[in-house]
Amino acid sequence: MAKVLVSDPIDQVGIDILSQVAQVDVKTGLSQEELIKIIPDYDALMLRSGTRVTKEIIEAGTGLKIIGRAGVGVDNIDVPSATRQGIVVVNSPEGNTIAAAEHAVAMMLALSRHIPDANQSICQKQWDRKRFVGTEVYKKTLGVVGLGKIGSHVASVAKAMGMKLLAYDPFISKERADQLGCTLVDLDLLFSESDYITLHVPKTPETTHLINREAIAKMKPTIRIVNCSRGGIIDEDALAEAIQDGKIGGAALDVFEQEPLGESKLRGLNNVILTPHLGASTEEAQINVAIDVAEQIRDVLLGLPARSAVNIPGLTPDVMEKLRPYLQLAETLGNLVGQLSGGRIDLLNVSLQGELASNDSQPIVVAAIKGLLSEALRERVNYVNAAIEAKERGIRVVETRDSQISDYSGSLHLEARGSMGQHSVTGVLLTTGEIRITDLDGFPINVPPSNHMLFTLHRDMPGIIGKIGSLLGSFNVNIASMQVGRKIVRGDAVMAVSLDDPLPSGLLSEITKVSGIRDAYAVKLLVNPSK
Ligand SMILES: NC(=O)C1=CN([C@@H]2O[C@H](COP(=O)(O)OP(=O)(O)OC[C@H]3O[C@@H](n4cnc5c(N)ncnc54)[C@H](O)[C@@H]3O)[C@@H](O)[C@H]2O)C=CC1
Ligand SMILES: O=C(O)CCC(=O)C(=O)O
Repeated sequence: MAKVLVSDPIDQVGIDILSQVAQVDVKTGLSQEELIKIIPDYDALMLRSGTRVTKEIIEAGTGLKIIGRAGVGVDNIDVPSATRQGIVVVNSPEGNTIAAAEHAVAMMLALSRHIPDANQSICQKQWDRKRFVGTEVYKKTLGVVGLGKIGSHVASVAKAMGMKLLAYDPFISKERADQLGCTLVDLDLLFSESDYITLHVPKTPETTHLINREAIAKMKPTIRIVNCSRGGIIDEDALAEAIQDGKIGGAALDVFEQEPLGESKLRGLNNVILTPHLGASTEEAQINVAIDVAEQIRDVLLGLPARSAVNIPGLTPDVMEKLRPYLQLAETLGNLVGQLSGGRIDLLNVSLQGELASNDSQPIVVAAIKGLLSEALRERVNYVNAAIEAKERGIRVVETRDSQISDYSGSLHLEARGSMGQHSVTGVLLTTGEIRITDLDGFPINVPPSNHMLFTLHRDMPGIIGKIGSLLGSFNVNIASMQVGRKIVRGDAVMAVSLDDPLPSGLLSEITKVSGIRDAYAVKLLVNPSK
């Protein structure tokens, strides 16, 4: 039975889903060393923001197939290392959107009305109404940085409260901003015009310290800044300094450069509200993300695709479902051309022809690479790491599309160059979904792939087929089907033989000794490759 490690507290509903297919161990608060020690036993790891999944942990996790982040941000996971190791990383892109957006709005209102300080004062038996005169958000300008899922919801709520909305997001269209009632502006204008700024961006090199001394210098002295996105987007030293010097009105932070927050100048400052990364901490969000991620882990452990994999670009379940037969075609042909061309392949041409050319080519190319490398890497290559593995092995992948070519409605043509020379194969899908190999090195054939195959390049002359048949028979190898393809009579030809049994060692060299045989290749194909 598969084993799943849950290293942060997640809702029981997630554990119940995982338990349908795996032994689930919940071990929270583990140190890096402890995790490294136990991770080799597990097939899957599920976490929230409390676990940092480093390169060392990933490298120790030799059995890991999937890492599930019960939340949005995957910045606590070394995704490139996971990708290199072929581990799918999934998240829950929408499960906590509302929770995080509502927390940001709550922070903005709490800042405006001094709610935490007023609460503290009354708990200390004071009744101070003058000290806590607030400001209304109505008709004030809110600058939303990052108009994605959370930023959009904050914008909608703020709109309903009568706020004017500015937004900065270089990847959002004007139409989308218009729909939300936001005016798209550049950052400088957003900084100088806003009464409130709320941050909803991922942490990237561009967003790190987006709010720094220079940015603060452009803002109104009454500005209130809310950060419920990621620590490090605000330069905390610059912020603390600005608050102390009265250069800004206040700040509310849910996320920090270091978590848990250690020594910090921000603690205890007036007009500063700090919460311990609570954005996603609602009952509803925790149920949503636990279900979302546990279902994906369950599916991947069952060999099904994940719906929100962050490191399989382009392979959403919809695409996967639509392209599945073509992915199998690409994988089979990749596997075949890889074996014909030998090791040390340095070039793979992938050509999508006819109707196939109108499809998204990326998943098909990835499937072809996976097939090509599976001879060398076996189960270590998958849709996650195939492209990286090819790059690291110096395989140049060239992709072309031509909707004009193809005798069939759509065909896939692969050509590879390796230590055994350059070879090409073409294949099609029949309306029944079956695969046919329709061309080998330019010779027309029409054979279904099978687990054990023999291909020869030979002179088209009488008796040669009989000799190959006898040789196979003398080694007790049964022929399932045989096809010959040639361009001209008595010129060169290819033979494709499907065998019921693997070719015994030594037989291939006997075949190459037959007069008229130029080359012979024994090929093993996974007829129904998956994953
Ligand atoms: N405090 C908490 O507990 C939670 C925090 N988060 C964090 O909130 C942030 C936003 O999450 P979502 O809205 O779900 O993500 P999203 O991906 O839907 O939106 C992010 C937006 O930021 C924009 N963006 C990217 N780079 C930018 C840049 N340089 N300048 C301006 N905009 C840029 C993108 O175009 C996108 O529209 C993430 O960092 C996420 O990790 C999410 C959930 C809970
Ligand atoms: O797991 C959590 O509570 C943190 C949520 C979060 O930051 C995210 O989803 O990006």
